[in-house]
Amino acid sequence: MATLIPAFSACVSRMTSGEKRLAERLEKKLDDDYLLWYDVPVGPTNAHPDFVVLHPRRGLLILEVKDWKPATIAQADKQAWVIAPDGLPKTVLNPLEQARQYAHQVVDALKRDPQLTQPDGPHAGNLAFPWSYGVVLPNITRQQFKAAELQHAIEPHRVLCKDEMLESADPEDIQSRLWDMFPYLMRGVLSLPMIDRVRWIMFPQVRVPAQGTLFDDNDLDAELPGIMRVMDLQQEQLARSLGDGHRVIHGVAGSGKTMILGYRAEHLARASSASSKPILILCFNEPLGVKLASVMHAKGLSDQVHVRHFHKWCHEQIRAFGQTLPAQGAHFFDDLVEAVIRGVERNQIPGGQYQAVLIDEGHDFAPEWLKLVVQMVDPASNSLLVLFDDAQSIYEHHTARNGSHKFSFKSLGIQAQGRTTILKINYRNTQQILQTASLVAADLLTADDKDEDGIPLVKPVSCGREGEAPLIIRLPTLRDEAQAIADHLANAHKEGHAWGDMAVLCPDRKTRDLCAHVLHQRGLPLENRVSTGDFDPASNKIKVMTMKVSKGLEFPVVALPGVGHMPAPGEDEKEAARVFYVAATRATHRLLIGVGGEGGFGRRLGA
Ligand SMILES: Nc1ncnc2c1ncn2[C@@H]1O[C@H](COP(=O)(O)OP(=O)(O)OP(=O)(O)O)[C@@H](O)[C@H]1O
Repeated sequence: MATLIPAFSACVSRMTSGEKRLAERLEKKLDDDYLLWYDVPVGPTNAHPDFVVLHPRRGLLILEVKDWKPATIAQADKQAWVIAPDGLPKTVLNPLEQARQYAHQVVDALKRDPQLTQPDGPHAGNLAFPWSYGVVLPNITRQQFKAAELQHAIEPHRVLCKDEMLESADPEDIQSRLWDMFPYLMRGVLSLPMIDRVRWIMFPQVRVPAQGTLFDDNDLDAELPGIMRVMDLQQEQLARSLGDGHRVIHGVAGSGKTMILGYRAEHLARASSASSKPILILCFNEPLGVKLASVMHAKGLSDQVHVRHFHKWCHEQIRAFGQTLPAQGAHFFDDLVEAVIRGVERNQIPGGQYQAVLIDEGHDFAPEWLKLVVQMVDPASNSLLVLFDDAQSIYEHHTARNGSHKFSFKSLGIQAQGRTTILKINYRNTQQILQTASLVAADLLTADDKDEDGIPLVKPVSCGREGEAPLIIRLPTLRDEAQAIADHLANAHKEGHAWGDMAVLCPDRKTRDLCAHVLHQRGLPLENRVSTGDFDPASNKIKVMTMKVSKGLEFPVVALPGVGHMPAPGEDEKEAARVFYVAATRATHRLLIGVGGEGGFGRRLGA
């Protein structure tokens, strides 16, 4: 069975009946190593061929599908066809010519990559693998094709006819029909890295952005990068299949959840009209909210996409709809949320305010928050996306305490059943960093209990990227640790890391302030994130913050002081392990861990 992108269920509603039949046949009758894309924008000009078929040994094929019946075609030559689908004749481009033009656009773009072309010989500069194009006529049999003398307009071997794509067709016959569309002499095999490069060039939307942005700019003249990072096929299929309705994505740390959320928000925003309701991205953590907002701003989408951390959003709702703000005090935030919930119940705050709501870090949302937010989705689109990773749930209000969240999505109005996808591959961390993070968090990650919605706790699978082993330091005092971290970061800067690429993530405020103080004394540029508004993702300064608020962020160089004091006396060990896991998995390249002290985590880390 081939992989169809988007998933059949996500695109069937916009297919013609002929396209639908072809998609079903190709998906079923082609082998597992075939990739099929239906109607996705392709190449530098965003062309929209009906189908793209890719196979490692067979190559690349672009197909145009025309649902015309024999009687629809009034006249046909190599360039133009006169068709009368509803009685009124009109002239259109020969569908084979249309497919040929799409194919040439794609091939011209692919040929710019020396890793995809023949290096020498008589075909130097040509693509190093076969490519072709063809036409599918799901309502015209081969006999009708001949009777209408269409072979004068389209070479017969470039067409798949109605009677050649029946449900009863032999898979080999369909496959050989497709490969007959290729010129005889084309050879060459696509390796997996080459397939990634083909996808990077053909589908700009699936490029994995450089750090700090959600997506690369589409600069057509820019040099092609040596390494082309693209979404994996599961991520791409998921991203492209998100449609109306509720979706839950359950993914391990660093599995691309936020990236997919960015894709979705951008896709929705670009498809919006001036009169559309806005799109809301919610997260719990304030610095992540700031970062996501800056990304949407950089894309020019701030007007359509509102990014808020949950309590800020609540605050705005209270103000916007003339509700009374609760009194400041220890329960302010709980009271604030309560006030919004009551406002909605009394219809003083309207539901359905957004065409879509996308929730990052859903695991940090209390059940009643989720219930509230679900009501903010416009019923007309019913578009809700919730991203979830239970291993990272670290905030008090969450009901999860023993490895799984205890509420069911259903009870909150979230239709997750059959609409949940699990992402297991961690792309953010090197194998060494992930392994170290797991040394402490292993217990909570191996829990395999499923909850009511059938979602298991998932153990991350490393993407296999190698790096330095984390550096574990044991020094007598926290101040010594902070000094050593300052040395290490100063060295990392000398080696070329920008200050803004570094973070010091601390178990508590005291350690945070101590580290900020020591870095300051050493004259290193830093930003101590004490409270809301202090985090500026764009500033070129070392980010000093607590481990908890680092959730969702990532940095090439991360130092974790005070791990030797974790868990703190009286602190729940599992809870602390989750916090450590979140912090350690923020590092993309280098991790430094201070384990001086008597806490249990130092021992687990082998110090
Ligand atoms: N297919 C991929 N290939 C290469 N890098 C990837 C891929 N998918 C994601 N990444 C990178 O992995 C990192 C983590 O992605 P992202 O922040 O979206 O993960 P997440 O699931 O939201 O993580 P967390 O829950 O830990 O915050 C990012 O730097 C992203 O660019």
